[in-house]
Parts: sequence; structure tokens; C-alpha cells
Amino acid sequence: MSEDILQKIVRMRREDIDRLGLNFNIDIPEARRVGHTEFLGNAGAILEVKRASPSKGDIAPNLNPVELATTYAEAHAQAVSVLTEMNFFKGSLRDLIAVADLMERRRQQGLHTCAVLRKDFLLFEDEIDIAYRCGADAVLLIARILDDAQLVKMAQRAQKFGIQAFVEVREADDFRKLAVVTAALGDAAAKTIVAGVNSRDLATFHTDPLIPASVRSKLPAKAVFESGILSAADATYARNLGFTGILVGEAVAKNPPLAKDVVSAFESGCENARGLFWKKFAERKFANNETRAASSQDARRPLVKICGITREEDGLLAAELGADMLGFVFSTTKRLTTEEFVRSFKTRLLRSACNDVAPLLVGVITDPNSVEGKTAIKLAQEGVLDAVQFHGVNPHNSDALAESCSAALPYYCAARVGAPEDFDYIASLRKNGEPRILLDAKVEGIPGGTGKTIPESLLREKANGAPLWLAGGITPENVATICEKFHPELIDISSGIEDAPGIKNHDKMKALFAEFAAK
Ligand SMILES: O=P(O)(O)OC[C@@H](O)[C@@H](O)c1c[nH]c2ccccc12
Repeated sequence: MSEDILQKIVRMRREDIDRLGLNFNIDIPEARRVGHTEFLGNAGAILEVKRASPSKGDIAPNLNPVELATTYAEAHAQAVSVLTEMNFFKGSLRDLIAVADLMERRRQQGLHTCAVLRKDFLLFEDEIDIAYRCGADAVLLIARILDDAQLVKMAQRAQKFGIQAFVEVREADDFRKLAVVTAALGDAAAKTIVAGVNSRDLATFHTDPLIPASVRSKLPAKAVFESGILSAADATYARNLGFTGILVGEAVAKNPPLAKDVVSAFESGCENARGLFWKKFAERKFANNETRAASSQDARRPLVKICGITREEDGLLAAELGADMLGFVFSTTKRLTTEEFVRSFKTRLLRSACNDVAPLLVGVITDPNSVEGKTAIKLAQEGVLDAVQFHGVNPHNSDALAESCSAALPYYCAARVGAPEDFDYIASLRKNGEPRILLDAKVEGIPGGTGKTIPESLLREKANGAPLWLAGGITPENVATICEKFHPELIDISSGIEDAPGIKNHDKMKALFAEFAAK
């Protein structure tokens, strides 16, 4: 197999160490000369001194680490992460020493002090000693590049110095290693180990905000969401998931004034029902990959949402066939449902034995200020519905959402797409911290369930490689082709399996799921 970028970084680093030694030919203090700040002793943001990265190239090549770290401290970051890898990140141990010395001066002046993290692809126990002498309060240990024994030895070394081991995990084997090192440290583990999950795959650079969501429940109480946070809204999303830290690099290194917005968004947020919805969705997505592989379903099938349920027997069959989400329309159209129906359906669904995992229930609304819209919002706040789908309306402009936000409404947005400009709106939603957006065909005058598909050329040009949630005109006949062409993460089907609006045809529904049977 050819070398991926992570392997290349590690190989070059080993070569540098062979040539230059563990201190990379830099004069480092004989003994530590600064005090301590516990890394993530309090929940908060970790902001990064990062000049460049392998995925982005130069980010802030001329940054001054002391100036930048001062800005971060003034923004009340809990920690500063200093990249010391030189080839791809243009960092150095000099930066680490300078930032640690800065924090010591601030400590003596009684100013807010950040913990200092050494961020690197550390490989040897003696590198922990060097980090400690330079003034680090924590060291990054990337599970993927260390074997069990090495990871344990390095974490024990950190523990001996009374600093934190920040263990970065992402894949199943990393979680196993996290359990190994936690067990090896025994009682000291809670104090020494802070776990972080990287939303960026270091081998491909692809970031996905649902990766941290999918594993939050497997991590210890203190856990950090790493990478891909670009705005205050993204920081809020991470907090909603229940993370106690975020690690932000590029966005703040490039634009330091953003630091205080990101810090305060994270600190004023909380774990809530919105985060719970994304965790449930993400867990479902990744669990499906595994369980489907073992069952008769195609492991690569998208998640399926059956929308426009108005009859109990239709919803129960969809659940039995393996639907991941069921949609109920709370908008005055032909598929309009009622509060009573949804409540009694939910009770029935939970009682039906055939389901290991019940589908998520979603209320589709087109006007949050309408009676129907308000009903769906109330049901989502009560937890009867798992989320509200804002269909073609921007919740960020809505008073109803502003009101319900205090009660942490779980929701996602659906955007109607008919022209290239519609993707500007989608981009603005992403900037507002929306991890996924459902794309539906646009037909003037009809809010949804139109039976029309989104023009393929638009999807091809504009979808940008982001995981696709697709609605509009999907049928048992065209679903296989659509999946082959666009690999959607979720498909949403309503009219394609109906006899009449709101009346599902059970043979068509079975035909749809039969398309996903393992071949
Ligand atoms: O610039 P971003 O997307 O905000 O990411 C910051 C940080 O998470 C990222 O630099 C990082 C996470 N894990 C790493 C391991 C090594 C080097 C770098 C990293």
C-alpha cells in the first residue's frame, strides 16, 4: 500500500530525529522554569498556534506565536496548542518555549493564563521530558501512530511529571488503545488523560462534524472536539454534543479576532436536545455500517427517511423494513398529520417488538409561526418527535426558533434547489453550524413531495463532496441509479411509494427496500 500523509509525516519526523536528535538541535531549558496550569481543568476552548498544515498549506506563515497566544489568552481560551512539527506545520520547539514563557509572565502578573499543549507527532517517552522542560502542561498522543506499549509508557511519563496526556482517537482500534491506557494508569487516569476526537481523518484530510457526534458517548467526561471548527456556530454545535473542549486551529490563526467569539459561543452553550439528535443520527449511521454488513442489508445503503406518514400501518411497515427516519408533515398540504396521530403512533411504535432500534421521528414544517408548525416544535421540545425539519424556511431568521432555542430545539434544515444560486443559501446554512442539510427539488408553489428530482448537473457541480441528504422524485425504480451516481448519505422518499398523497403503497415500499438487499 502506498504511504498516506500521516505515515509520511511520521517517517520524515523519524528521519529528522535521527539527524538532529529529539530536541531538533534547538537549545531547550535544562529544567522547567515555568509553573503549571491543568490542561482542560475547566471546560473551554483550546486555540492553536499553527502556521501551516499539510491540507491547507500556508495558513499564517508569518504569525508571531507570542502575539497570537496573547490574543488567545485575552479571549479567555483555556489552553493554547502549539504545533511543533516542522516539515508540514512549520512549527518549532522555540514556539513552545516562547508561549510557555509568556504564560509564566502572565501568571506572575495575575492575568488569565492558558495551559500549553505540545502538539506534535510524538513517538518517544523522552519527547515528553523535552516538552515538560520547555513548559508544556500537556502533550498530544495520537493513538493511531503509537502501539499499545508505547502509548502507555508515554502516558505514564506524562503522569510522572503531573501533566496531561491528550489522547487523540478516531477509529475503533484507537478506542481500544484508549481503554488500554486508561486501565494502565488506574486511579490516575481521570486526572492525566484527556481524550480528543479528530473530525479530520489525518490520512485523507476529510473532516466530518458527525464523527465526533458518533463517538461522544464512548468518550470519558472530559473530551475534546478537534478540527474543522470555523465559526462560533460550529463551536456551539460541539458544545451541544456535550464536549468539554474544542480545538480550533486554522480559523483563529488566520483571523485572531474570531477567538473571543468562538470562546464565548462554546462557554455559553450547553449539552442539549439538538446535540442529542445529531448523536442519535450519527450513531445510527456508523452502527449501520457494521450491523448491516452482518445482516441481509447492503452495508453501503444510505439511511432512508420515509416522509409524509399519515397512516399507522404505513409507518409501522416502514419501521419494520428498516427505515431510519419517519417524517410527519405539519404544514397544510395533502399529507398534513395531527398531534394526536403522532402521539399515538409513537406509543405503538415503541410497543412493537420487531424493532431493535426505532426510527427517528421528524416533524416537517414550512412555517414555524403557523399553528401546525408550532405544534411540531412543541412535540420536538417534549421529545415526542426527535427533530423538526425546517423545509424551505431559514430557522436562523425565525422568531419561533429564537424563542424555542432557549429550550434547545432539535432540528435540521431542508433547502429547495432549482438553480445554482440556491447553493448560496446552503453555504450560509453550513456557516451557521448545520452539519447536514437536506436538498429537495424546487417546484414553484409546492413546498415538497413534488415527485420531481433535483437536476443532476446542479448536484454534480455544486454539491462539493459534502455528504448528501437527497429528496425529490426518488422511486423504487430510480433509487439504485441515484445511489450509484451520488452516494447519498440519506435519501428521503414520499410520493415515490404512494398510491395517493399520504397513502403509501406497501408493495412499492417493499420494492424500495428490496433494492438494498445484499446482492
Ligand atoms: O485547523 P483546524 O481544522 O481547526 O484543526 C485544529 C487541530 O485540531 C488540528 O491541527 C489537529 C488535530 N489533530 C492533530 C494532530 C496533529 C496535527 C494537527 C492536528
